[in-house]
Amino acid sequence: MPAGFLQQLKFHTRPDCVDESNFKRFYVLSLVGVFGLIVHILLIPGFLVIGATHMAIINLISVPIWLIGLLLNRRGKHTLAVYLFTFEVICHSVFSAATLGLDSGFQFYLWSISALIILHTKLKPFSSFIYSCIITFLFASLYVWFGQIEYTYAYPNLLPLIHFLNITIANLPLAAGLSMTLQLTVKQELKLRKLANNDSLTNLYNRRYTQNALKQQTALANREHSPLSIALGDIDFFKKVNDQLGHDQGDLVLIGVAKLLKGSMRSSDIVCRWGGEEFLIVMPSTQIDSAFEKIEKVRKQINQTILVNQTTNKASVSMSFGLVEYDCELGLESTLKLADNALYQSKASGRNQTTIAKVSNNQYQALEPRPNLPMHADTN
Ligand SMILES: Nc1nc2c(ncn2[C@@H]2O[C@H](COP(=O)(O)OP(=O)(O)OP(=O)(O)O)[C@@H](O)[C@H]2O)c(=O)[nH]1
Repeated sequence: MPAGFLQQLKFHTRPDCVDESNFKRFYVLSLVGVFGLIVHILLIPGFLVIGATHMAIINLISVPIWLIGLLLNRRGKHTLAVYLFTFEVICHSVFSAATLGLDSGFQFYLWSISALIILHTKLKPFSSFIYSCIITFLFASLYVWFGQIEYTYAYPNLLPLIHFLNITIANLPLAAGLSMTLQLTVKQELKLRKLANNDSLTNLYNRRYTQNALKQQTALANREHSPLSIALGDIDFFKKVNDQLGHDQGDLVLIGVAKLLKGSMRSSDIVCRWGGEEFLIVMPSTQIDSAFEKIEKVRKQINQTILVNQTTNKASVSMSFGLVEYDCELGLESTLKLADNALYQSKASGRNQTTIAKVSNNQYQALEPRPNLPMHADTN
C-alpha cells in the first residue's frame, strides 16, 4: 500500500477539515474503523483455514469498505462513515449467521454497531434510536431465521473458542465507545458550567454565580453565627488605561489584577468579576480585621506589580476597596450597599486605599488613609 495512502489513515491527528468540536467523534470512529479493518484482514486466512471461502471473499470485499469509511471520517463525513460501517457489519453478520450458523457468534458485532449508532451524536436522537431498534430486531430475527443452521466447516472443536473471541472482540469497541462518550459528556458539562459561572476574560466567577454563592454563604453565616467579610474593589482611573493605552492593554490589566486577587485569597474565598473593572471578594469565616489585612496586602501588591505599560515601566495600577462584615440583621442587599458606599468613600478620599464600612452606626471609617496617588498612564 503506498505510504501516502497509509498516511491518510492516521487517526490520532486531527485533519484540518475536522473542527475541534468534532475531534472526539472523529477519534472514536477512527478507532472503530481501524479495529474493524484489522479484524477483517486477520479473518481472511482464518476463514480459508476452516474452508469458508465465501466468507474469505466477503472479507476481501469488506477491507476496502472499512478503508473508505476511514477516509470519509478523515474528510469530516462522520455520519456517512457510520452508515458504511453499519452496512458492512449488517451484511457480514447476516452472511455469517446464514452460512456458519449462530454458534460462530459473528452476530454479536450487531451489538457494537447498534451502540455506535446511538452514540453518534450527529444523528438525531430519535433517528439513532430507531436505527438501533432495527438492528436489535435484526439480531433477534437471526435466531429465528438461522437458529437451525449447523456449523459444517473444519475444526468444529474450535467453535466455542471462536464464539468466545467474537463476543469479546465485538464488545471491546462498545466498551471503549461508551467510556469515551461518557468522558466527552462530563467534559462538556464542565465546560458549560464554566461558561455559565465564570467570566471569560479573567476566568474569575461571574456576578450571577457569586450572587447565588452569596445567598448560600449568608445563610451559612446566619445559621452558624460565623463572620463573613465582603470586599468590593475597583481599579482607579481605569478609563485612562483604555483611553491612553487601548482596550487590549486594559484587558491585560484586568487579567493581571484578577490573577493577583485570586492568588492572594484562600481557596474557600470567592473572587468574582462583579462588573467592568469592579471585583467582589467574599471571605467566609473571616473577621473584618483579618479581611482588612488581606485586602490591604493584595492592594499594595497590585500597586507594586501591575504596570500598565510593561515596556516603559512608568505607570502602576492602583485599586480602591470598600470592606464590610455581613450583618444578618441588615441583610445581604444592604450589606452590599454598604460595601459600595465604603468603596465610594475610598475613591473620594484619594483612591488607592481600603475603607471599612462600620455596620453598627452606618459610619464609614477610612483606615490607613493614603495620600492621593492618581495614576498617570505613561504612553511614551
Ligand atoms: N479594557 C476593558 N475595559 C473595560 C472593561 N469593562 C469595563 N471597562 C472600562 O472600564 C472603565 C471604567 O471607567 P469609570 O467607571 O469611569 O472609572 P475609572 O476610570 O476607573 O475611574 P474611578 O473608578 O473613578 O477611579 C470604562 O472606560 C469601561 O469602558 C473590559 O472588559 N475591558
